[in-house]
Amino acid sequence: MPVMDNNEQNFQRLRLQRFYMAQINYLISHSIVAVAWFADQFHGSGQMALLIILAGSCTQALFWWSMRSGYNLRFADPSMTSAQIVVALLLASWLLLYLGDFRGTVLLLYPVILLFGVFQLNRRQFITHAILALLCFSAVVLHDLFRRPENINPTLSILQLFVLCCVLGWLSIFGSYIRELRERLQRRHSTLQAHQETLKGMMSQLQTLATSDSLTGLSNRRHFMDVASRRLALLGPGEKLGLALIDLDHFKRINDLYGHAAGDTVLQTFARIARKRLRDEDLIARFGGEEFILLLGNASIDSLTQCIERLRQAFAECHFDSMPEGTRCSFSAGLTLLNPGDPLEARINEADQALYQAKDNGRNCLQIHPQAV
Ligand SMILES: Nc1nc2c(ncn2[C@@H]2O[C@H](COP(=O)(O)OP(=O)(O)OP(=O)(O)O)[C@@H](O)[C@H]2O)c(=O)[nH]1
Repeated sequence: MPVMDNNEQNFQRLRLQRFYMAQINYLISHSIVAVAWFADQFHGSGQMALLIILAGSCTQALFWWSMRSGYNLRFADPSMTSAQIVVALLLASWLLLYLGDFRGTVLLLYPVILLFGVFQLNRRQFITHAILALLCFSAVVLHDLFRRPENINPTLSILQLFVLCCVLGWLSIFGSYIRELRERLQRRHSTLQAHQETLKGMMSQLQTLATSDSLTGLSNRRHFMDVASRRLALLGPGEKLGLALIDLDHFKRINDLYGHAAGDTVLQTFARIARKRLRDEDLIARFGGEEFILLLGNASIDSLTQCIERLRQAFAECHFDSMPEGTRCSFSAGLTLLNPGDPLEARINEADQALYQAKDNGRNCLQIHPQAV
């Protein structure tokens, strides 16, 4: 069985469904053989009746195997619509050969068989199959005319041929109209899907723009406040979140001495380091200017201190190409903890107070707010 992607598997399922639907046609044909036989309307031998049923069953078994094994995927049209219609037309004509007066009613089989091509065959193919049906029936009539002239009413046969010609002609027009309609719907569906994809892309771009900081790629202040409020509301009894406000030291001086672009690189470098050192459940955001805010999941004051200390050391070791060799950057941080039910804004203010204290203490250090100790 060839490897099929999801799409191909869905198509294969559809093809099989359509094939099973077509089997109803064969059930009808075989019932007709049986009814004609018992009603003494079948002009062949019993073996011939069985042979027709057997031929129908064998060809269908072959189509079924081909679809189940995936062999049909080797063909230009894996639904094998054309082949299935041709086989059905030949079998139906073979059956008609042995039906006398009963034949006119059973002619209905031709349009029913052709109906299966409505979704697959284009106008030219549809007309070709309709012509084949007419030729098959003409062959049946001619066969009777030469072999069993006593059995045939030529006027009736010509009338039957005429009616069949009209019905199949109309079916060809109707069938190709349905196919066109289907193609138009498919095109509209594809366009809609493309629009949907574009919209999805734009939505995700908008989402990124609304929640992140364009310079550093970190979350922005609004997104931080949303997430922190939600995480605080979900905090279970005894659980704590760590909160740290981080401010780069003498950042104005970096801008003034080495330019705004150098300052931007320092901000981006800090963001990269922070992202690398933090766990997925932690959240770091740019709070504004050269200020960052960190939310540490499931934290104690010890784990929060260790985390910020590791970050401080990593940042202190960074080199910047845009600044003279040996120039080092640092930050100061104010730390506190969030307990269930705490007001977020008030705790951020506390972290801010601790940050001021750290700046007062000479910068490049961290300060824990007394409330968290
Ligand atoms: N390059 C760059 N600079 C920024 C950005 N946002 C804010 N700044 C600058 O950051 C500087 C912040 O300076 P201050 O608030 O005086 O703080 P500081 O110089 O870091 O001093 P301390 O915080 O006391 O150590 C200002 O000069 C701002 O213009 C930015 O996106 N890029």
